Amino acid sequence: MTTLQLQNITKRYKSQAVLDDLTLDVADGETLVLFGPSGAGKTVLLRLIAGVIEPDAGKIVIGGEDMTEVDAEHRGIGMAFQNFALFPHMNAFDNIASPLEANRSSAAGIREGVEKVAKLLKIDHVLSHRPKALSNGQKQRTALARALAGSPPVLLLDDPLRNVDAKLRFEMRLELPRLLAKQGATVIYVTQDYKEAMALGDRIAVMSQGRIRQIGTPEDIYNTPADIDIARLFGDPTINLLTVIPKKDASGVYVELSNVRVPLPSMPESVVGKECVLGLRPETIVFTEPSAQGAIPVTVEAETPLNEKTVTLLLTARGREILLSRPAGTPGPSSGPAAIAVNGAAAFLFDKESGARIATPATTTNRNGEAA
Ligand SMILES: Nc1ncnc2c1ncn2[C@@H]1O[C@H](COP(=O)(O)OP(=O)(O)OP(=O)(O)O)[C@@H](O)[C@H]1O
Repeated sequence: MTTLQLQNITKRYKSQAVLDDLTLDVADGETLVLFGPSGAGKTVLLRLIAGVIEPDAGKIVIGGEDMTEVDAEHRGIGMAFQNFALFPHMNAFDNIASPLEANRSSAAGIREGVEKVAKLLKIDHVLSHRPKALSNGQKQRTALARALAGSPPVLLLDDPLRNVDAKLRFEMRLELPRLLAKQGATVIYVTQDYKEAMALGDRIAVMSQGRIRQIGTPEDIYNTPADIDIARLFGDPTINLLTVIPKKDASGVYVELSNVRVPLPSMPESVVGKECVLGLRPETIVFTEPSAQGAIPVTVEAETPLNEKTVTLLLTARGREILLSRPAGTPGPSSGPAAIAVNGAAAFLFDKESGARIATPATTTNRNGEAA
C-alpha cells in the first residue's frame, strides 16, 4: 500500500509562502494530476515530496511512514522533471537502464525492460543516442522512460509531455493512463494542459497561489467547478460568462437573455435579485427555429473549426458575445440572423463578487468533490 499524505505543508521563500498549509491525500495506485497556472507551486510540491527540498512546516507520509526527514534516495520515488536531468555521457538506453541496474536486474531483464518502455514512448529508434543528439521531446520521453523503468511505488512526473509535439502528445494522452495503471504506481502528474489533466487524472487537484482550490474527478471539476476561474480553465472553447440578475415568478427562478426567459430550475431562491454571473458551456447551447419557444435571437459573427467541433461566435441583440460549439459536420448557420436555445438546467451561476459557484441542491459538493 503506497498511499501518499501531505499534511499541512508550508514552504516559504523569503517571506512569501509558495505552499500555504497544503493538505492532500493520494490513494494507493491513484494518478493525481496537479493542475494550475505557472507559479502555482506545483514543482515546489513535487520537489518536497521527492525530498530535494524540505518543508518549513508539515509532514510527508509515504506508505504510512513519516518521510519528512528521510533522504531523497530512500523514499522509493521515481521522478521525471522538466529539466530532463539525463546523464550526458550515457546514451538513451543506459539512461533508461540506470534504475534497473540500481535494482540489480539481470542483463536480459534490463534489455527487456528498457525496450518495452522505449517502444511505448516511441524512442526505441534513438536508444543508442546520447542526450545531446536527442530532440527536446525525445529527451523528455527518455527521462519519462527512466522514471517508469524502475517501477517505483511512487512516481512524480512534472509536465512530462511539455516539449512533445501535438500529435505525439495526443497519442501519449491515450497510452499513458494504461501504462500507469499497469505499473500500479501512485502517481502525481503535473500539467498545465487541461485536456491532459482530464485524460490522465483519476482525480485533479486545481492549484493556484500555493493552495488547492478544488480537488475531484475530472467530471466533478468540469460539471461542478468551485468558482469562475476553475470553470474558465476547463473547457475549449471557454465557458460563456454573462452578468445577470435572476428573477422569480410562479414557475420558478429564471434569467432574461435579450428579454427571453431562461428558466434555471435547479437554482435556489436566494439568488433572486442578486448580481450574478451566468456560466454557459458552449456545447450546451444549440441553434433553434426563431419561432420556437424560448428562442433567443442572435447574429452569427464568425465560425471556426476547432478539432472535431465547429465553434460559432454569436452576438445577442444587446451586443453580448456568446460562443456556441457543435460537432463538426452538423448543420447550422454560418452568418446572419439566427436563433439559439439555452439549457438553463445545465447553466452555472457564480457569485459576482466572490466568483464562487452558487451550489444547487443536486450538485452540492464538498472540498473533495464528493456529494455532501
Ligand atoms: N528556489 C526558489 N527560490 C525562490 N522562489 C522560488 C524557488 N523555487 C520556486 N520559487 C517560487 O515559488 C513559486 C512556485 O513555483 P513553482 O515552480 O512550483 O511553480 P509551478 O506551478 O511549477 O509553475 P510552472 O508550471 O511554470 O513550472 C514561484 O513563485 C517561484 O518563483
